Amino acid sequence: MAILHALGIVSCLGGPLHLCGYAAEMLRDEFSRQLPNQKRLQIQWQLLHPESQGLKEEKLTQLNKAISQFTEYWTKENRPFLIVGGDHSCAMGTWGGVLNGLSQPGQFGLIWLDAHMDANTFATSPSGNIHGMPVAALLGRADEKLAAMYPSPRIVKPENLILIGVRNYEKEEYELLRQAGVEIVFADQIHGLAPVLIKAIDKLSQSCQSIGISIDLDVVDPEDAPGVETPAQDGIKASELLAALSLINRHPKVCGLELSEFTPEKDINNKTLRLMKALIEAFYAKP
Ligand SMILES: NC(=[NH2+])NCCC[C@H](N)C(=O)O
Repeated sequence: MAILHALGIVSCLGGPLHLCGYAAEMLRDEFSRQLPNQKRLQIQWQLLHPESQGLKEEKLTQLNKAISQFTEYWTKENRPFLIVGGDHSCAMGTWGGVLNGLSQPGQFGLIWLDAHMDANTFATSPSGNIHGMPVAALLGRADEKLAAMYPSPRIVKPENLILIGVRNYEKEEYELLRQAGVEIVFADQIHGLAPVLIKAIDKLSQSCQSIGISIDLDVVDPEDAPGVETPAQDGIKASELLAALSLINRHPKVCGLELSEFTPEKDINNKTLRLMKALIEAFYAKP
């Protein structure tokens, strides 16, 4: 079994709640409870903690930089990776680092599965929560305060970004994405996630060397994934997301998978925790 490199981000600095930082540790324990004959993946875990001192913005700046150093290294070494947030602001570090590590950063594609657009800036955000902003930073459309938290001079080209599953957003962030020309597949346009995901991969594969997948667990309906910070009704069924990820199992162009926003205090009977584990296996374990 090949080793999967995983990085857990022990932080909820970008979101409104306080426990989403425990996701990676809980997931690691969940995997370690498996009997040897049930093991389908060998995962090497590393955990990143934010600094204990300083302002939230400073801590997030340093944290994103540290995350980016891991993903830059894995990208250069061509090693598939798994990032487990924390809140979704970690995406600035994850994909900023991948861009830093690529010889052709213009040929990087990103698939963003999320109920939200996460394309606010400090100027437009209704909440001020930084987990609602990483897409703006990744597109190079951040304001000064947000840009300072983004660890790369490189950006994702708008034509190489696809948002899937969106159903809750502010008009300002929609305007930002519309002006940039980013493709958005809204939740109510999805009749079967697998074909949508495969179409996205096929489209990006034409112009991209490498593709990342970032999953905010709130893309899934709260019925199946209640343990998230900002749930949104009418989401995708967990079974559909699992089936779609199994279909693109270890796709050669996919460099890494990111899962974010797991919030144990809201989980019900470990539903969301188990779903996270199953999603990782669906994509990374041998079928
Ligand atoms: N990663 C997330 N859960 N983002 C939710 C963002 C919600 C809202 N649009 C905001 O900016 O505050």
